[in-house]
Amino acid sequence: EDDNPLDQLPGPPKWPIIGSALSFIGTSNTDVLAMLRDFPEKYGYRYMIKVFGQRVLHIYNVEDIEIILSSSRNITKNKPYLFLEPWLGTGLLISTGKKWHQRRKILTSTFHFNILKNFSKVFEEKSRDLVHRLKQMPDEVDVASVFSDFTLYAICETAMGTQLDFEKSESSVKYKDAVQDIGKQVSNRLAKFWLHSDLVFYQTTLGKQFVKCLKTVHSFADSVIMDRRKKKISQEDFLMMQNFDDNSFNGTKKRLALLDFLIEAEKKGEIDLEGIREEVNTFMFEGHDTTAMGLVFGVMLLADHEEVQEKIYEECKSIFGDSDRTPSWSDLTEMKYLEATVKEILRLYPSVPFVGRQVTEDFMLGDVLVKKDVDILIHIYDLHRREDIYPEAEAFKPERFLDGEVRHPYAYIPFSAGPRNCIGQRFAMQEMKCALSEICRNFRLTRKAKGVRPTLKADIMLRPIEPVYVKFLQR
Ligand code: HEM
Repeated sequence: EDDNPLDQLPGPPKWPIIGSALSFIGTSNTDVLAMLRDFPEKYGYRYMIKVFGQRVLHIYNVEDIEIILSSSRNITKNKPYLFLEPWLGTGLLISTGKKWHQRRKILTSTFHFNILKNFSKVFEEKSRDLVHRLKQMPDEVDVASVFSDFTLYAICETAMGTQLDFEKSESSVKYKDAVQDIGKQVSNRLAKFWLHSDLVFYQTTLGKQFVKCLKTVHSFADSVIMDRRKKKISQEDFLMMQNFDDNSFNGTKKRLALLDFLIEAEKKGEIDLEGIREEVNTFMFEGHDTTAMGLVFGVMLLADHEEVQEKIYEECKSIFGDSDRTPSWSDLTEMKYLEATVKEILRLYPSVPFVGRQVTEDFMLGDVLVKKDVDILIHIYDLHRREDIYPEAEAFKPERFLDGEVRHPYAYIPFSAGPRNCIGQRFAMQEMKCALSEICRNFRLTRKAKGVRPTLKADIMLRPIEPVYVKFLQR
């Protein structure tokens, strides 16, 4: 076996060839999460696990995380992301090297401030509909499905310019179901290592369902893209809409979607049709489940903490007075307490609990040489619960983010950090703030299982094992 300085690091017992595989045999996804949680106590905040020759370096230290995430070199994702490739292609999330750099440049300019303001109109409308829907649900609600719909409608309208909630054609209903199913299928596959091989996976019922959903999702996205390309927005209209502000466009439904910017980029030869497909699918994936899970854990924590709800309610009252208008972009920017609350929700429940990298060139991690081909796993979830960084780490205290308690930029990384951070970070914050402010203005939240924190599982996303139920009582 090759010599590797990482083998000197602590970690679970290793045997020849199989490495530490025995430590994991027969453990479910939830147990693995629990086991990994115990490891730092035994092995410290930097340890190595080797399974069948693959070394995985596990990282929980702020300094180490900074070295890894701030690097512009080691930006290649590790293997689990590949299970998304049949759906997303090598879109922004999965691509690397030159392709990633080019795409990141195009998409960053698309996500600039003015455009986000444009998108925030969509959040307003969808939040109003969400409140309306919740008013018709007097009993405890399984919040996952409500928020999955909400975030899917919002991302579909901003990314593709398509209103899934009003468009009740058979193809759009099938699309919505398929997007939600694919997420579950990938997560299921990840949890069962025998399904990791393509040869096995595509023979199983799960694999066959996956292929069917992929077909639905791709053909829907393709037809939206084709329609939109045919429409041909004139250069003038495009520029005008790009500089959209609340007043000049009042009342019109004409808005630009992410897709329109990609079509513009296509005209300039910066991206091709296949590229547009990849990015539309990538944004549909990254932009919906993540925010939905944030909202699920968010309303659960709010239901447990009436005092936090009251503070949000008071903050809204100071902004809106007696008016029942929905929040504009600048209203949302003013909501400092709510902002701290959303940050605290994502500290305790970061929708993406780990990020992974595959090392493509040797580098020094402090005093240790990390060689090419090692996998790195950064434990966002556990970092966010370190007692030494967050006193009373398990407690839900939005005030942490008002008092400046959190100082180191790499100690709080729900959106990752560095060049490969989340491009939708501001989009997600505004969307969550919009939904939660509307909810707190209209309802008092409570739940039967008050104070009970759910058991979690983690794949690409952090999820509760049992459904979370919350009751929305009208104010
Ligand atoms: C609470 C909500 C969200 C959380 C916690 C979150 C978290 C993250 C994290 C941790 C990454 C880095 C992943 C990695 O290193 O492998 C990431 C990347 C990304 N996110 Fe988000 N995200 C959220 C919402 C969104 C939204 C709403 C969008 C789109 C509108 C989005 C689009 C993306 C994209 C495209 C990437 C890949 C960026 C790149 O590699 O250049 N995310 N996100």
